Formats: sequence, C-alpha cells, structure tokens
Amino acid sequence: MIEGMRMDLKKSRYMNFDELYLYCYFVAGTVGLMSVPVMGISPESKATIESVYNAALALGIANQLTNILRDVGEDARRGRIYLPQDELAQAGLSDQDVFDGKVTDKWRNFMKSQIKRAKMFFGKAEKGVTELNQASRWPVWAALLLYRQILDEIEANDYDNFTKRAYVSKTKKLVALPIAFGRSLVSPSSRKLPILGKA
Ligand SMILES: CC(C)=CCC/C(C)=C/CC/C(C)=C/CC/C(C)=C/COP(=O)(O)OP(=O)(O)O
Repeated sequence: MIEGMRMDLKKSRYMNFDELYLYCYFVAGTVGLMSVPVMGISPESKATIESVYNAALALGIANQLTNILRDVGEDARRGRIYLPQDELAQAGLSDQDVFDGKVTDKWRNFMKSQIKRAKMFFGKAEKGVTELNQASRWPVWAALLLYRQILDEIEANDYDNFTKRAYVSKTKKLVALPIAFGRSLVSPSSRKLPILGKA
C-alpha cells in the first residue's frame, strides 16, 4: 500500500492497463486482501481460500477503477490522468482532450469500455462475498452495490465525468440496503452449485 502511495507521488500517467492495475493493486487491492482475515471466511464455505482472496482483490480493484472514472475531471484539473494512455490513443483521444473536458462520441465510447471493465471486476468480487462470515456479508454487499452504482450514474450523466461528480442518491442508497441484506442471507451452504473452488 505504501508502494502505491509512493507511485502516486512519482507518476501522473499510466502507459497501459497493466501499469494502472499495478497502481490499483497497491492502493486498493491490498485493502481488499487485508480485509479477508479481519472479516473471516464462513466456516460453511467450501470455496478455496485463494478464490476468496481473489474476489476481495477484485473488489479493491473495482472500487479504485470506479474512483478513477468518477474523478476524471477533478484529477485532470490537478494535471493527473489515471486512464491508460494506450487505450486513450486507440480511442483517438489525447491528454489534451481530457484536459479540455468535452464529452464527444469518442469519449463516450472510451468510457463505455472503461466502465465495462470495472463492472467485470465487480462481477468477480460478487463470487466471493457469500463465502465471508455472516456478519461481514451485509456491509460488503452494500459497499459493492453502492459503489458499482456510481458507474451507472456516470452513464446517466451521459459520460460527463469532467464537470459532474457521479453519486448515488440517498433514495437509491436506501433501496440498495435491503437488497444487500437479502443477499447477505444467502450462506455458502445454501448454494445449489459450488461456483468457486475451480480455477
Ligand atoms: C469480496 C470479498 C471476498 C471481501 C471484501 C474485501 C473488501 C472489503 C474490499 C474493499 C477494498 C476497498 C475498500 C478498497 C478501497 C479502494 C478505494 C476506493 C480507495 C480510495 O482511495 P483514494 O484514492 O485515496 O480515494 P479518493 O480518490 O476518494 O481520495
């Protein structure tokens, strides 16, 4: 984690997703990994320990990617671009376009693919939540559902993450909590098929 903070002080550009992933791993993936022994794995879980850690790591990465996508405008105003440089170029975008902050079709398409990838990490994370101890499942489901909705809000803002800060309304938060609670009642043993434990 300290390495990630060091990296953030030294770097303001990421050449490709591998570099960005490493940064996300350091600053957020590590938080996810450290949470597992604190929260505990359910005694009923038949999943491999490795698969639970992988899900926790994925939630850290998903959260950090979401943070980055939400804060594009704010970061650009501080001269920072966390988006992968090669993917920006492939989309026909330059740093200057990010600094100019105009929502164009190129930007929308670029953002769609970035959001899709972040959602994929949330998907990986979902597979591990049920394996956690009962008491930890509700807050983790709540955090996952609420944070993932920030991505939906970026879409709802027509991908304007330059001038708008995507956030989840109080009403949507209140709706998410009972949904998270419902999901937290699913225990590892009540699963029909063991979906974890395989590579
Ligand atoms: C899914 C399973 C099996 C377990 C759960 C494991 C957990 C709790 C994962 C979550 C890890 C987590 C909370 C990561 C934090 C990521 C994050 C959003 C960091 C934000 O850091 P900054 O970049 O300082 O934020 P700002 O940009 O808002 O300042």
